[in-house]
Amino acid sequence: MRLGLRFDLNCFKRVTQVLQLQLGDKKTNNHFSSYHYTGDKKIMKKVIVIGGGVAGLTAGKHLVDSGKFEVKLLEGNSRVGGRVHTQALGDHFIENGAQWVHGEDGNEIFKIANSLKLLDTEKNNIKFSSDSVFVTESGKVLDKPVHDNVTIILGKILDGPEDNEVEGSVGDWAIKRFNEALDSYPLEKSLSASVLDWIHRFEDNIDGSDNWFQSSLRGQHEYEECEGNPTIAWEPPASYSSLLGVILNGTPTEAPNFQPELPDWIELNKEVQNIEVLDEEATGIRITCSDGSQHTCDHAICTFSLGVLKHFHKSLFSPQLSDIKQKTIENLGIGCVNKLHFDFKTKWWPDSIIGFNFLWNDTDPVAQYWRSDIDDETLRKDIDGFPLWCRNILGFYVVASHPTALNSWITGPASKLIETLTDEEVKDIFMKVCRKFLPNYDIPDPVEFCRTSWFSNRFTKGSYSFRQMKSEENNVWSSELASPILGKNGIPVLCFAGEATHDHFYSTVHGAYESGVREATRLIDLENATAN
Ligand SMILES: Cc1cc2nc3c(=O)[nH]c(=O)nc-3n(C[C@H](O)[C@H](O)[C@H](O)COP(=O)(O)OP(=O)(O)OC[C@H]3O[C@@H](n4cnc5c(N)ncnc54)[C@H](O)[C@@H]3O)c2cc1C
Repeated sequence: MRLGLRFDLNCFKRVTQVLQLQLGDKKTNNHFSSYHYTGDKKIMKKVIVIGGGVAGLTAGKHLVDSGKFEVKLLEGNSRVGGRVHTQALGDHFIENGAQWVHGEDGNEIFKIANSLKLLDTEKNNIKFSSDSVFVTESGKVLDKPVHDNVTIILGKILDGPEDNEVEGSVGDWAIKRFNEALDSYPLEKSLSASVLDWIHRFEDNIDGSDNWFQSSLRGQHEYEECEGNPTIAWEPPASYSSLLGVILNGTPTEAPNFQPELPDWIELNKEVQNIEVLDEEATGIRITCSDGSQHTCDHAICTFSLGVLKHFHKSLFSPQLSDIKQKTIENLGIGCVNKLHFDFKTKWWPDSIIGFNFLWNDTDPVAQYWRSDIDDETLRKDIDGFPLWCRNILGFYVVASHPTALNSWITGPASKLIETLTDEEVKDIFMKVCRKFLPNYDIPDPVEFCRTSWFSNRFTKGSYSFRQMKSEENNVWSSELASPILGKNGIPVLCFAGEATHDHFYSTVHGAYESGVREATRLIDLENATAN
């Protein structure tokens, strides 16, 4: 609540500043009347939104609905949705990207989806981590008292630090908290190393970091949880992609394409290569796409992922972004969380199981798979018949939307490495690991397999953003990424939205949504002010 208020006030403050600048300019410069005039005809200002993920679709739709702008959205891919990507698998579907609605109070996505009864709020109260069983390399399931101790310890880490503890990395703090918790909830020594290793992997999946020493505790503390169930699934046939249609035309998107009907202001396969902020002689923006087409506008809203910005910002923007913006892009973090889905002819796991968490033996000293500087050769090194990178596999989990599928998660350098392997290689090794941990089940080969490659995907170059220790050391945060580039006249010409620009809901769909609203509102308010 309190943070929500702060967000609104900041927005208001920014708009006021812009208005002051603009009114000052207005006395001397005629460029900034709210409309161009051709005789009696009022011509609306043009806004181009770049990227058709949740942030871009939301911004575009708000601008169109305001009736004040001529809007175009350029999406590089052949589909909209970005990191919201539902896909058919056999007779059902799976989510390649966003899966859950995280929380209820203050979550705009919950509000929208719940009002249309698209969510499974009744039965899916799964706690992804603690309701799954923990299994060791020898196939032993942890006994209930031990399991309970593990989940209590895990809960203490997931609760996060107190306000006065937020210094250093997530890893340093979590290890300290883990060791303190062991005093009251003891675990046998070798098991405790395996459990700590699993919690490390789990935390990296939540954060999207390579390892938890990379992740800033202060940055993580600034992330705000919405009260309520943190892992709400969509109720089939609704899926995360239903949201795309709801945003664009109020109607949930459906199978089999999971793509909404697109209005004519959205163009697909328009990969933006360069965004040029024109000088004062010709105020505005010129955008060049890879097909050679050029598009000019008065304002643009960029919704590139942080990964795309990291890889391409030098060639994307002319002139180059300011030093502070570049420093922010380079020092905020985005990792590589990949999901793999295995569809079996029939379900071979009991109804009571919602997932298997894999606990590797000898995690110390061999388990260095998470080191950011580890090379591929080391990651491929054989340890007891398995490449080292396997140790980064979190486990196998049931999929709410698919009765015969399991998914698996992997992050960090291992996750990037497997993107370079063939589907067959990856599937075989994951299945071999699964059979090793679950020797008591007769596990058939999957009939279908699919997996994500969020890092090699040139439209994402990563999964979701996090706050690195480097962000903290350089004191660069999302507010810097979110700040618009002003034209010579002080008007915002190039705006930035997307999950990574949100100061407390970063890495989420609701954060992306709010950032789209924020940037559309910035331009609408500006237009209203200049029109009056
Ligand atoms: C594996 C995974 C699991 C996740 N789980 C959850 C979850 O459970 N709950 C949750 O809330 N969030 C989750 N997220 C995060 C969530 O999906 C994102 O935060 C959100 O979808 C980001 O939306 P966005 O609009 O900011 O960015 P994007 O979705 O990345 O949109 C950017 C758009 O820009 C386009 N683009 C990129 N480059 C160009 C170019 N040069 N020219 C034109 N267009 C371009 C892209 O194709 C894309 O459509 C998950 C993400 C991943 C990857």
